[in-house]
Amino acid sequence: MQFVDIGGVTLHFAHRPAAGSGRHLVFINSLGTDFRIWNEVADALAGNISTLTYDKRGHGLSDIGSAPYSMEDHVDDLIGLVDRLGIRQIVLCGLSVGGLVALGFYKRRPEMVDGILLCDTAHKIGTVDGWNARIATVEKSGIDTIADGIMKVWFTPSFHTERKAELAAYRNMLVRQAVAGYAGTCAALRDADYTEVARNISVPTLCLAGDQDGSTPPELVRATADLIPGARFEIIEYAGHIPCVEQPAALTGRIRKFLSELSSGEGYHG
Ligand SMILES: O=C(O)CC1=CCC(=O)O1
Repeated sequence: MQFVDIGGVTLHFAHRPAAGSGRHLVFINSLGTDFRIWNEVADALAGNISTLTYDKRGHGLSDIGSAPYSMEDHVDDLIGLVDRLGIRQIVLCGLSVGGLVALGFYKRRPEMVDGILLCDTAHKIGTVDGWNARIATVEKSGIDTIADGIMKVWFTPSFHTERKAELAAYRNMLVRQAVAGYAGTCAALRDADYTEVARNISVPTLCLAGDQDGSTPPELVRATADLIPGARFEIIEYAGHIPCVEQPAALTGRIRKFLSELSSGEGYHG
């Protein structure tokens, strides 16, 4: 277990350096999850590619800090973490709210970013009213009251029928997040709009969407890709909002291809 204090907030992370790979693939979680969602993907890449996973503040074993948050609070944490670890060259892989953190990181430290994978995310997610309603519900009644609805957007109907034990475990992961951290991140989502950042990205970017994502559906992810100069958009089949859990092999394959195109200088940037 690895922990670090960044500006008074303890962050839980897993740094897996690979010999000869100075470039790091940095995974950034979605709302209501901890970094175990990346385990299968990071395990599959281990040995060849240096990876970093971490729990956003208010999630997993990381501190809650002072909630509610802005998206820049999450960006500050990630900047502090990579600086502390001495990581200089990065490919960002952000899932959902993690995609917004990736865009915020790129805005602040573009010289460190070689490429961006945006997974089931968008330049702007949801509406002010929607996030305020969710904050009010979880603060009044707890995360459990919305958990079954959230599971429907996280995972496909076949995951619900065929992988019941995993479904129960990921529901547990969601409901065991701290309400303050969860609601605090909903506030960050409510207030974040990275449209201009997306328009000004100048590194290869691949946007991926689960074909059955009920939260950031393929049309929204495609609209984000359309904003980013030269970005590519691809669908991951048989996946909801969290392809790293539901289709880890398919996602790993896309990541490997993206990284090898980056290394060979092909990239996607037009
Ligand atoms: O849990 C959800 O509602 C899906 C989601 C939206 C932003 C995020 O990170 O996850």
